[in-house]
Amino acid sequence: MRVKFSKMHGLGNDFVMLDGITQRIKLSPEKIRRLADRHLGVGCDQVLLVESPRNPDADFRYRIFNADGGEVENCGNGARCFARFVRERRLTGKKQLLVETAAGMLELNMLDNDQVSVDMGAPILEPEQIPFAADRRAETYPLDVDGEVFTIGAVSMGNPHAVLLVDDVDSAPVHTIGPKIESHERFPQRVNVGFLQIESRDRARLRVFERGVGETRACGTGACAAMVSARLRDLVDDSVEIELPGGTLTIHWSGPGQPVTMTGPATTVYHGQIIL
Ligand SMILES: N[C@H](CCC[C@H](N)C(=O)O)C(=O)O
Repeated sequence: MRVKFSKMHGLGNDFVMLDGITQRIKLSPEKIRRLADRHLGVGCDQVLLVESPRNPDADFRYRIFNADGGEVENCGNGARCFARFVRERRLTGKKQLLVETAAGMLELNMLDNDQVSVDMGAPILEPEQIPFAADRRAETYPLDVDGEVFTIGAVSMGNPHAVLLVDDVDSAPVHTIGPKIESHERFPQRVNVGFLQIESRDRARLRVFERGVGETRACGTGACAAMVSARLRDLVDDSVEIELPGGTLTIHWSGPGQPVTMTGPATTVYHGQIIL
């Protein structure tokens, strides 16, 4: 089956975007893995499939698949790319979109400066909803990783995140500790692992070892989760510039029960066709 796609990225976190509205697309984990393969397919961190909404109040629905073929609940950089994608494919002329995802409804705003602002919903902090095995909710938790105990924050943005504070992201153990925490038994759905260096009350640096992918150049939900965890520990204020390897996101959160807003760019690289 020949399928049109757009290759896009949000600060280097890259996507294959599929229009499942004007095309009949049937995906499988194996097809996702091949699409995401940087030698056998197009190559990307995630695949996003745009569909007609089920909820009559929504403009669209989209589904997110990690490079390992697994479907996930939310993708912040993908949300911004989605907003650009549906306008470029003339599926809508609207600048404000309500989109249905597995994590719930997201509100997206195309800004005049070409950036996209996304209401990512309120963070989920109850351990059993993250899901994370803990006997009570706390700002931080001890986590034993092969005998070494780390202090983590645990936050869901619809998808699960563990957040570790480090003195220097450049020397953080992203590729050694990241995979061990990603598949840690206390995270039954696995977890995205953020390594956060606080620079001031409104600036921080972050690297993320993503569930189902590995380290990415940026992670939108990871930036939201890291800011929330730092705010809960009173290390930052309500608005923070999060600098990731691929660039900077602006995250705003005014406290528990309130939505997290993420603002940043979305870039189209090329359009193509692939035999699926
Ligand atoms: N790897 C994530 C999904 C993609 C999130 C990330 N690319 C973002 O921008 O939020 C997960 O398994 O939950």
